[in-house]
Amino acid sequence: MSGAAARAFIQLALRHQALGFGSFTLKSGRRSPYFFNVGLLNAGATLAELGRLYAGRLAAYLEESGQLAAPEGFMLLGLPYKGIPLAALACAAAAADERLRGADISYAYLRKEAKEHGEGGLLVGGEPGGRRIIVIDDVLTTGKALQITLKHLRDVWRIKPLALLAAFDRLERTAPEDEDCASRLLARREEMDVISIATVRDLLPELEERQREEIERHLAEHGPAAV
Ligand SMILES: O=P(O)(O)OC[C@H]1O[C@H](OP(=O)(O)OP(=O)(O)O)[C@H](O)[C@@H]1O
Ligand SMILES: O=C(O)c1cc(=O)[nH]c(=O)[nH]1
Repeated sequence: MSGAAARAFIQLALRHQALGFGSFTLKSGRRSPYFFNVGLLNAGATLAELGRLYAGRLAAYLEESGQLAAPEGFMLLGLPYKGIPLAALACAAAAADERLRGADISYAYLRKEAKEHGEGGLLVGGEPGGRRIIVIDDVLTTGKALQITLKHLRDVWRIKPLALLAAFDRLERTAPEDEDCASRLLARREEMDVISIATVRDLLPELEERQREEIERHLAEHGPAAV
């Protein structure tokens, strides 16, 4: 991603205290001296900026990988829960992005439990129908949520997504014995692209010394060998 977009995302998150510092327990049970809370990016103009950042990252990725004109189109699949509004936001912003003008992009999500009335079933939004699937989420830590989604997609649709696009990659390992962070390891193991708007590497230069040192200590324990 361009350094400018990563910086814009970090500035947006810092401005709205969506990057908080203290002591937090993560989904994995891991303790962390910082936390990205995308729910604090909730005002209309802030969401519009976040949507543009997702769409810009998507456009850069599709351009670099030569897929902008893929005739089968794309589906942005929101990962429950926070990924769901983000996928809709990114999809709407993609419609206004110059580079994505010719691309056919829809959004969807899968319910955690099948609905028994009305339209019924698990899917809300467009049918995958051969589209290239890009999973959308807010943050990647150990990659467990992504792994569960990959299994679910194999079971429900017998498909593998093209990519995961998260706003923020914390560059942490899934397990202590892993040789690399979850995003790079999963990309290799699952043969998919795992990309983000920004990583913890983009955050570090923006911090005061004490916060930076605490995160560096956290990364020395949970991150890859070199950040
Ligand atoms: O890479 P991981 O270690 O799996 O952690 C990252 C996941 O954790 C959070 O989900 P969570 O289920 O906590 O929240 P949500 O249901 O509010 O999205 C976050 O939204 C990611 O999906
Ligand atoms: O790993 C997590 O659970 C996690 C980390 C983070 O920074 N933000 C979040 O919402 N979840």
